[in-house]
Amino acid sequence: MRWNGGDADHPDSVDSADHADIPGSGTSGARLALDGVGRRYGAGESAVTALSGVSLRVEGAAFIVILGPSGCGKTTLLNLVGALDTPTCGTVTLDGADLAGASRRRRREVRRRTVSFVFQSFNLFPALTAGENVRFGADAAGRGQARETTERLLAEVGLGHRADHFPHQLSGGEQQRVAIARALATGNPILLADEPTGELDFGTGVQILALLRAQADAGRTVLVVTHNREIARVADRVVELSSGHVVADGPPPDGSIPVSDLRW
Ligand SMILES: Nc1ncnc2c1ncn2[C@@H]1O[C@H](COP(=O)(O)OP(=O)(O)OP(=O)(O)O)[C@@H](O)[C@H]1O
Repeated sequence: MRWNGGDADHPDSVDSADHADIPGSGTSGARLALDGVGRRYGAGESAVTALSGVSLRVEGAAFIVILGPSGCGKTTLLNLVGALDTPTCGTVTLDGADLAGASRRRRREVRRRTVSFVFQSFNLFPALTAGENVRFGADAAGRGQARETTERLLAEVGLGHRADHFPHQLSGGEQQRVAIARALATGNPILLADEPTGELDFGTGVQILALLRAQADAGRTVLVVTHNREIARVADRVVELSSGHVVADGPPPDGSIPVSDLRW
């Protein structure tokens, strides 16, 4: 699902023809493939193997939870999918584009057109208002129609009336809703969220999950990292990691429930 089209008047406006080979241009959801992926940090005796032999496929829109205990490699996996990092071995492809062997410039372009990020600690720009934070997402991706997109998305996350407020004037849950709106403003088909409810109380966390779930239902590929097994129950698919290996991949092992039935 595309959130906005081109805008010839926008200075960063991108002609889609220039980006025909960039993943995410004109797709609904994403086609992602990891084959035999490993990631080691450091060398010699102090080397750490964060991921080993990870293979998985994602086709189109879905709400996918990457589940596992602290240190099992969840963030490392998200960084590889998000073209922030490259594997030590194996291949990562996004809509057919090889990320493992890509130059930094190529990965930057893939990030710009394909993925957006939501973090545990919100990571809003403190000196920018909620509206400016959201607009930053639209501008960074060069999607055009930034003002309209910002207004629409802030309203969609229930914060249309707080556009001029700074992050320190918002609650944690409100800040995370702004962060999600900023991610959506990119118009990119993949949304990557690293422990997005980690700093929120239960009720607020449920609101955020409902918002993320709705993005998958609207056609995005949403990957949420968590150590919380209950959260995994609202996913379409759960990829469980243990010590850098995929140990399960399928429907929620403890059974599926709607977001409204969550308890943790
Ligand atoms: N830059 C790095 N240098 C060395 N080791 C690293 C680096 N980044 C991560 N690691 C190690 O790789 C392993 C996996 O880390 P990762 O952050 O991916 O796990 P995680 O499952 O996301 O953990 P958490 O839930 O605590 O955030 C851990 O043992 C970690 O210490």
